[in-house]
Amino acid sequence: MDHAIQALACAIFFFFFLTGMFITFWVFRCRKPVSTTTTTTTTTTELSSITVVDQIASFDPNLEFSMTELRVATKDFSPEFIIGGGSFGTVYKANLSNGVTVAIKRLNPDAFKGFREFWTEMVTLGMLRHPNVVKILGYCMTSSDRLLIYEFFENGSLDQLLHLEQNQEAATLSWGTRIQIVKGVANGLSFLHSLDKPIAHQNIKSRNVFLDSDFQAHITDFGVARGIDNSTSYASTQSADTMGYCYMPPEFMEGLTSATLEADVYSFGILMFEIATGKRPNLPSLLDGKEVGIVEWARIFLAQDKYMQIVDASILGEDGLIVAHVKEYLEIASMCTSEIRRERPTMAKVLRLLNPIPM
Ligand SMILES: Nc1ncnc2c1ncn2[C@@H]1O[C@H](COP(=O)(O)OP(=O)(O)OP(=O)(O)O)[C@@H](O)[C@H]1O
Repeated sequence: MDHAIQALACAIFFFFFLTGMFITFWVFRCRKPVSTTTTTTTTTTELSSITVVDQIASFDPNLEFSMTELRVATKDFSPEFIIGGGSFGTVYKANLSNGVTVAIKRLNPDAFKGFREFWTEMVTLGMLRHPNVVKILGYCMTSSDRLLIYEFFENGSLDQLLHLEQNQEAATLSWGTRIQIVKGVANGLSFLHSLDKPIAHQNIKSRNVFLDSDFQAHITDFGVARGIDNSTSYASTQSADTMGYCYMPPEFMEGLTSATLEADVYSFGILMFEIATGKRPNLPSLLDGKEVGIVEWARIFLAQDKYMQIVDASILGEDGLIVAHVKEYLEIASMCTSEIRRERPTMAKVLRLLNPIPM
């Protein structure tokens, strides 16, 4: 056998092994047959050079759905049900027949990268349950489609709420709500980082934080998440290339590409600055005629004790906005964005530091 055939055989074996392990895990976890209707059709399909057997599964024992139902609920994925799109596909909002509203991510069928994201998201997220981590309800894989089904969040992404388009009516997030969101993300990340095999999310940004009807934060998008080897404190797999540039720690720009928990802490610090200032971290700020990044910009004001000058002008003057709390908040963000990786606090410590700041 030449190398190509051996590689293909390995890929097929690995695929079925993973699928078997995954389904077995869920069957045992739920202690009753998961509503996993694994429909094995006689047709198999070549998808991204790996053979795929049609299947559909629900990770929630109380929620069953079929491909037909998803098609009916979205009028065969009609554009009127589209609520967004990302680099890996299109997102639809669908009301299922049992009254549950879900978000369906339909992955672009042509991208091989999308196939890897699909599995990583499904395998990682399918096993996690935490109030600040998005719940994946199931998946669907057919010859032509790969769908991920999530709980639906009424208030969309944090990015959409923080950075309203010019023609949108301002529905400003109060300082208290911003603190609640920051604590929620910190709680979710701290959970991921403290697992027996810690998970580095690797893509923390405001677009990957969703808000439910109570403005509770839910971390999404685990497509590039990596398990961290406790003995080395980083993942051997490279993944830095997918991280949003402006959320990326300096060590990644200097060549390190392994996933680390400290990189998540840095991205979280940038997110904290973004939430407090309302500034897009990818847009430089002008300071004395010079363009500077969000961290440098904030640090200059911090060094002069001008805390309130950093805060989003739309919430200045709010009753709950107290200088001492703003100072504490910005100091935590500053610690998280330390240039030196080892000096950044753990997410568990961040959570402890955030605790005294009232919502
Ligand atoms: N579970 C959900 N509930 C409500 N809206 C959602 C949900 N999932 C996605 N959306 C909407 O779809 C948009 C696109 O989401 P998606 O996660 O695919 O892309 P993205 O994260 O914005 O981009 P990328 O994947 O390229 O980083 C979101 O901004 C949001 O408006």
